[in-house]
Amino acid sequence: MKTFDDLFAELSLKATERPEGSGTVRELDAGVHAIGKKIVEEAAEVWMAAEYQSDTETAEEISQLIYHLQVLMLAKGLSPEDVYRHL
Ligand SMILES: N=c1c2ncn([C@@H]3O[C@H](COP(=O)(O)OP(=O)(O)OP(=O)(O)O)[C@@H](O)[C@H]3O)c2ncn1[C@@H]1O[C@H](COP(=O)(O)O)[C@@H](O)[C@H]1O
Repeated sequence: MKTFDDLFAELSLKATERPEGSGTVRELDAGVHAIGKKIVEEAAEVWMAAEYQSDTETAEEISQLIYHLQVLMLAKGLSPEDVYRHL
């Protein structure tokens, strides 16, 4: 099972190696404004799933929100440690 840190390591590699067909590379190229909009969209989907859908669907939406937050972290040059120090 993939953890937050596993995913961040994978996405960091994608950002460096820029493999063909990577959605992460596409999203990074779209920039912070586009990534931010995606985060807002995913956050709303988490909210709606929590109110009206199953726990499994809610967990899936949360995973997508985490993914987009990580893409934003990469776009801004932030590491997990930069975030963890505020937890
Ligand atoms: N965990 C994720 C992940 N979660 C969400 N997403 C993206 O976020 C979108 C969210 O899904 P929605 O159903 O809200 O999407 P949608 O609005 O229909 O999609 P779009 O039209 O916006 O693409 C998905 O289509 C994916 O593009 C993810 N994309 C990639 N990953 C993981 O990131 C890693 C690298 O992926 P690539 O860079 O694509 O190789 C792999 O391990 C992937 O599993």
